[in-house]
Amino acid sequence: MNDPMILEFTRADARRWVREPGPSDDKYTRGVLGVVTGSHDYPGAAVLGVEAAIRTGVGMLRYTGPGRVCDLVLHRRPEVVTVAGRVQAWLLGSGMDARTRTAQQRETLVAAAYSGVPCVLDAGALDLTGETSGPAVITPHARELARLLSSRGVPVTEEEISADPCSWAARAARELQSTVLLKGHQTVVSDAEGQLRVLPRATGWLATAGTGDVLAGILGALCATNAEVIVGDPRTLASVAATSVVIHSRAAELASAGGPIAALDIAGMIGRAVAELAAD
Ligand SMILES: NC(=O)C1=CN([C@@H]2O[C@H](COP(=O)(O)OP(=O)(O)OC[C@H]3O[C@@H](n4cnc5c(N)ncnc54)[C@H](OP(=O)(O)O)[C@@H]3O)[C@@H](O)[C@H]2O)[C@@H](O)CC1
Ligand SMILES: Nc1ncnc2c1ncn2[C@@H]1O[C@H](COP(=O)(O)OP(=O)(O)O)[C@@H](O)[C@H]1O
Repeated sequence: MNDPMILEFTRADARRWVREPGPSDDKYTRGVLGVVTGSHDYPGAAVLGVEAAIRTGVGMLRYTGPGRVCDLVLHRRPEVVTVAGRVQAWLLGSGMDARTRTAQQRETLVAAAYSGVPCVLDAGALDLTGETSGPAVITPHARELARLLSSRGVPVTEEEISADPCSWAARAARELQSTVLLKGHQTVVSDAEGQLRVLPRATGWLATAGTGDVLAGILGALCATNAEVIVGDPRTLASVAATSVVIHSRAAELASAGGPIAALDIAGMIGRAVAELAAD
């Protein structure tokens, strides 16, 4: 495979995507994130993503999901709104399974994906890659990307992707015409033209269940608060995605302090990680 072009991505680049509210802002001008995540099998993923998005900073969050999951989300975060309405970005698919999704769940996901606003496609919504009308970023790990590419006529294994994440992220982005955030011990982001941002390695303690759901929540929030710029220039989505990785890594470092972490603890440190970036 050809060597992909690697662009530098600094903290100063990440700082650009942290939007601090000003005197003329209200909850709607800041950006509303719509979230369709979680299932009876994986309710926790919805709680983690919602918590992370709120900690990253949004004007409001609208959540749609099964009744029990909705109850758990509201129990943790009563500020969440569960009535349908306008949103500036969507976070779709964490804690869902494309193979066991109901037809109605698919319809809800497809309607969101075709709404024209920026979309984050995670886990059980990755099969909608290419079925979006606005800018989209996909957030697979190596196994999910292998599955997705193989289903689109590019046979590849998880092991091959893990051995060369840069080349595969760039190739996937070009083939799928989407921004790709490929998660792993070395996370990389590619824009649809195959230009890469390689992020500094994060703590290995991140290798624990639910940390990807937290990352998706951070990215969803950044998409909602930067929606206008992203829609105006979809290429900026790669920088927004790289920023979510910077915030996620720093929050994990703060939560870990050199020891084990639980995913929800990372979400608890996001506010501090964002404040540090804003102070730069
Ligand atoms: N709290 C929540 O709600 C959480 C919810 N989550 C949600 O879960 C969903 C699925 O995400 P995922 O990444 O697990 O999916 P996927 O790529 O299909 O991997 C399955 C592969 O793993 C393997 N495998 C299983 N056990 C193994 C073992 N002991 N040792 C070794 N291998 C083992 C298994 O292999 P097998 O057992 O079949 O041989 C199969 O190949 C997704 O919606 C996500 O958001 C998660 O974020 C976690 C927290
Ligand atoms: N060995 C590792 N070192 C550093 N970060 C890791 C490592 N393994 C996984 N991660 C990070 O942890 C997160 C795991 O996400 P994911 O695979 O989606 O898990 P889950 O589905 O359980 O949330 C990603 O952000 C990934 O980059």
